[in-house]
Amino acid sequence: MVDNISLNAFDFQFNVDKPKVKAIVLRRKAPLARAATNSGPRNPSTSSSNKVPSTPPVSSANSSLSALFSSKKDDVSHGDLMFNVSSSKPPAKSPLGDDFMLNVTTKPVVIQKAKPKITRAERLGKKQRPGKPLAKLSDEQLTRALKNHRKPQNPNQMPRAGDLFRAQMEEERRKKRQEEGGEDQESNGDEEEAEYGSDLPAKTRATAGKRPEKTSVRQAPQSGEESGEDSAESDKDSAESDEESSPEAEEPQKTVKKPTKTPSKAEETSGNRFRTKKIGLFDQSDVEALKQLGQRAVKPVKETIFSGSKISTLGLHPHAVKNLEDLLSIRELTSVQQKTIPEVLQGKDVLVRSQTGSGKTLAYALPLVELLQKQQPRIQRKDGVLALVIVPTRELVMQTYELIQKLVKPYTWIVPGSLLGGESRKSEKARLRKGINILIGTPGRLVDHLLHTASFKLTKLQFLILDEADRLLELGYERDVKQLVEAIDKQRAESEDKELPQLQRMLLSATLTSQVQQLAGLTLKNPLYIDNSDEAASVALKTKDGYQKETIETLLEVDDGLGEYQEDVTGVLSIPENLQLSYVVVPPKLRLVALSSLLAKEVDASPKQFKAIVFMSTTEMVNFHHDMLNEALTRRVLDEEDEQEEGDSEGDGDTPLLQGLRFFKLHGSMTQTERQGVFRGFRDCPSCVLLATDVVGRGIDVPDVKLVVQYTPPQTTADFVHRVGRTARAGRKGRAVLFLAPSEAQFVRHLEKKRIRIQQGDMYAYLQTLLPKDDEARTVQEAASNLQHKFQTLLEDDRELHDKSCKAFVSWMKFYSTFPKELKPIFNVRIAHMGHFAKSFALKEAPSKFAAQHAAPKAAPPTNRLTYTERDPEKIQAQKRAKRRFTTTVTGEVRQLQQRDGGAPEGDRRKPGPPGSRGGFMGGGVGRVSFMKSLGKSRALNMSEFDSGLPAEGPAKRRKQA
Ligand SMILES: Nc1ncnc2c1ncn2[C@@H]1O[C@H](COP(=O)(O)OP(=O)(O)OP(=O)(O)O)[C@@H](O)[C@H]1O
Repeated sequence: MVDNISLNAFDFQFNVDKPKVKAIVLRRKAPLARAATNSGPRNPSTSSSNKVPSTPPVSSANSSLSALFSSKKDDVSHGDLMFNVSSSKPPAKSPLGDDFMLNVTTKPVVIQKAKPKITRAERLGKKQRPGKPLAKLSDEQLTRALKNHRKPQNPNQMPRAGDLFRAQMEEERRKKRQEEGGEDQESNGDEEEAEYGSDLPAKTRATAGKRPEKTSVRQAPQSGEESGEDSAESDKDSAESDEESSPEAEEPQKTVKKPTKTPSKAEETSGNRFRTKKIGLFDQSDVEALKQLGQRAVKPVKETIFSGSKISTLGLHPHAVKNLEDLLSIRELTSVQQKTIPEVLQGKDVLVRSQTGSGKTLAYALPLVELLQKQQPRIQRKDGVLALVIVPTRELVMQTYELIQKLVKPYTWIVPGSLLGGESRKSEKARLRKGINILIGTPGRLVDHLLHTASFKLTKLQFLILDEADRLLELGYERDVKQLVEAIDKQRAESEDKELPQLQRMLLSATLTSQVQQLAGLTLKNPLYIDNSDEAASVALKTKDGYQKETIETLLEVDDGLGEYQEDVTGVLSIPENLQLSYVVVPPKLRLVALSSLLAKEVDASPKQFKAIVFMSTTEMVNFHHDMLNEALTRRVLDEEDEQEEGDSEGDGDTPLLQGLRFFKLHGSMTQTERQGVFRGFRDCPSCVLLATDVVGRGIDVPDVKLVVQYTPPQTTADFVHRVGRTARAGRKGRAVLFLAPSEAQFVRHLEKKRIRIQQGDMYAYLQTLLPKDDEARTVQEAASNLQHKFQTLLEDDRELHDKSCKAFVSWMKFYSTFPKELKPIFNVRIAHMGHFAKSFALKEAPSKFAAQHAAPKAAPPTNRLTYTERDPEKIQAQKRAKRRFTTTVTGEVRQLQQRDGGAPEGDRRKPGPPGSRGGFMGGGVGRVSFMKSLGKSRALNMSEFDSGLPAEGPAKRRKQA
């Protein structure tokens, strides 16, 4: 505002701290003649021409002021003018009416602020949580890190005898060439390439890095030396430096403008093709890592799938045979069915091992239904549970229930039922009360009803089936299974009915572990072991009645020469013949890009029908990758200009790499309704990818799955076999790819020792898919970098996604530190370059920057039941005393898990370090070991898998008599 106006002197003082004068307009409404005599204050533009413009001019504040000072003082009496200095008010009228009217327009002083950066999330109208800006390393820190960092030596990468021999041969050949007088450089190069190329996959050798026809090129960034960098450093030199231009960075552009020299073969293969390591994702050590590991002679265990016998040969009821034909289109028996069904029909306990997808479910379900439908008098609903099928996951409950529903279709008096969640305990109780004859459930839920539902009686049980038996004996399930078995035995022993039918038990799995002995001892009486492999050795051990219990023990104790791996005795492992197994060695930094390009390659090959499962180790990983891949690969990215013209700019933005592909996610922390929806959605969609934990690792049967990707390695060989077995089922074809970091490549040898034959795949073959889809890249490496850059930018812009990524990374680190002893030398957290792995989560910061913040141990899963023995009045007293020592009502097992999880009971959890606390191996300070310790330990699988899924029903609550 005008601060001080002295009208006598016509002095104006504008306080420049407050408003700024935007314009001073002097209007004169008096006739021309008068204006001329008065020669009143004039705008400079008017004074120069001596004319009053018809439209009052607007001049700049400064020039108007000077005009005003000079003119007003001389000519105008102080009563003549009235000033309007408001920026908003309309011009005031002079009391003289026709004389002068001075209108000073002002505008408020705006402190010039930098335009706030609009994040992508904001642009897209998403909510974004406020958060701390990402910390960046100072130059000094970077230099120090670079200087101090020593890459730990990986014992797995120590040169092997073969490598040394090859190197020696090369050296000798080179000397010989020199002695012979030297050939020209070109031929030398070619020869070297042949040598070197023999170590690389064929497709890798064929990779031509350049795309000469391109003229518009993204500048390749300058990276500096990569080896020994830490993650922050590696980030600096990678994608984000695309945007910074430096003299060096311009160099690649120059080379493009020139007619591009076609690289010689030698250049392509002998390391020069990796010159683009400047991009930041590729370095020389990768070349070494990607060398062919070679394949050892492995004779896989063979297994015949189909027997060639008709279903009708089994002597089943004709309705059953017709029903199978009509509903399942099944006419021929698989070998395992042919071997198992007659034995079960004779009432024997069986223990069945047969490869994945070989039809084990029908092998027990068909005779079970047959025996039940035959019973006279007919069984009734009120007879209660006559057959109990225990499976490890809720998806498997759903699947098995659907199959059994089909099988009992001709026999309307047999009632199947499942306990799988998604409904209240009350309605489940009501269904149990009404009567279920064949009941399918997970151990947790069944035990819950055993303890809380009086009408759930197992006295009349005739069949007990444990599908995925080895899994059911693992930590988390074993205790519940034992409780169920205990309860069955107890109820039967206490029953007044002394003519109870014998209880027949069946255990099935594609993998048998040494633990199965205990399980067999626990639940089976003189079991018949049916092994479906064609192994001569196994055949020799079989009697005409199959294997007996002693034989099983002998089989399991067979020394297969695994030496140090003896602990992981998995017995016979067989992989379906039509399943093509491969592994691909991917440097940690490239994992996410490699996964994306693999999926892109597969979708390109069959865009309409592509179904895949990608296994990851933790729920957090699944959550993060689901969001990231969806966002980055399936949605069109709009930049600001696109958005402005969004309405009519169809197709202007980047075309997503996997446009139209649907990603599903499935893990144990989702609600039952979500899980059911996803499982059905995945089964029904023609083209989609399921990102999942091991919750779908076993038993799940989705026949048209073409590809299984193990993005994180399995922790046991059995898990490997089950995961890959989600494809190539019942004689169909399928493929499975295992991702391994260079330091993990020895896992292949471990698999070979288990007689699993696996071929090496070529990462470059995947990455090549990116090039034609990236208009800005000239080389595969640039295309890969651009994609990585896209991931990182998305993460930078979206705080929520960034948090998810940090959590996912931390959960992965925990998972990585919990490999069993025999695999620890291969999956060694001390060797793994955490900074590089962080990059595969699109993170640019060093792990020490964020890990502690996200490392708080998870709360223990809610427990909602007492143990079966806790119902015993004598034990209740003892338990009560024991419970006083604990704040929660957790059972011993869960307590134990808790301690594994967080190292201390609930109230005494180790606090996470301060947000900015520095981990040692990346950021100085504490060492890698203590950093890892600070993360605590956790199981890779989510504990909710073992939970019944029901809300807690307090131990004090007495069950009602139903
Ligand atoms: N006799 C048969 N002829 C043709 N297909 C069959 C036959 N028996 C079962 N199948 C089909 O084979 C597929 C796999 O069956 P199932 O799920 O029982 O295998 P599994 O051995 O239990 O596998 P996993 O070990 O993975 O649980 C199913 O789609 C099933 O319908």
